[in-house]
Amino acid sequence: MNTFHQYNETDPLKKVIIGRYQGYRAEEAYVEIVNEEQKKGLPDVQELGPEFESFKHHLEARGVEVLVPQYVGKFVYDQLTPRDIGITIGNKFVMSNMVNQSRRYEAAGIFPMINNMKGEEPAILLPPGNDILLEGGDILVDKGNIFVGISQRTNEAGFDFLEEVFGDRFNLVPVYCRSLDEGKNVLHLDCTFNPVGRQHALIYPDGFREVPGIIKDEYQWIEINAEEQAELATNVISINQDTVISRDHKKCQRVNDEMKKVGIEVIELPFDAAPATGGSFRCCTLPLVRA
Ligand SMILES: NC(=O)NCCC[C@H](N)C(=O)O
Repeated sequence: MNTFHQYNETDPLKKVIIGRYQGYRAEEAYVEIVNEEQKKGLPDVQELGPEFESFKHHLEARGVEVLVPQYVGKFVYDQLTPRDIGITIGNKFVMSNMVNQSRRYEAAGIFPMINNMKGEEPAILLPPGNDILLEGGDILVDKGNIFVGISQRTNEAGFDFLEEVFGDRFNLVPVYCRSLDEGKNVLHLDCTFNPVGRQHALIYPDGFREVPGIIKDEYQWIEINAEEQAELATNVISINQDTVISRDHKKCQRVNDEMKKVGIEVIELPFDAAPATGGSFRCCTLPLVRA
């Protein structure tokens, strides 16, 4: 399990980095408010610990190898959402070029783990130039496609870079997310779209400027409403095609029930603190191996 491997969002999760809560907001002087959710207030470390420990326990109980980033230092106040630091695509790993200054050194916390992995050389790719912006929460690899959210955090240059590197092996699909100016708070693509099960996808169609044809054709939709989207109901993590971990939260209940109706086992865990910073289970994980 030492080779980067990810071809589908719902393939069995074998090795994953999850968020680090220890050291969160250790020094207030370095806190940067980076999204709309955080303007409403930030959670306590006391709330984070039990939720992340329980999450880790449930992943390990299902046979997933779980890694936690090293502590970078007090100037990186938030290491809760490793998803955005990079993305495993096929047998390669793409480092992100992140928008927010306070997130840019998060890579240091996962680098020893990434560097320890094998892959198709060059296995670790760095986007060239500062104009290319991309974050892992905007990128979904599934069924031969790479869906790339053009969002608050990823731009068209980020899409072009991925197309150049992977266009010979994958079908690259740009997905234009509605912006704050258009009245929608879609931080990343995974806040509005996420494949689950064999052929289903959780989707908040109003989060898109236009839903790409392939998302209409290839997936059976479980639609999310605005209130559910605000609680990050799409942002579940698949352990495999039959199992997801989702929030035990009243605004996620209907969506969890819909997934159960189509035969997906839903492990519902209390998880309120990380979502108050803008990220739920998908954001709090960075898969290295799904096989
Ligand atoms: N994929 C995601 O939507 N990640 C959530 C990121 C939350 C983090 N605090 C951020 O705003 O960058």
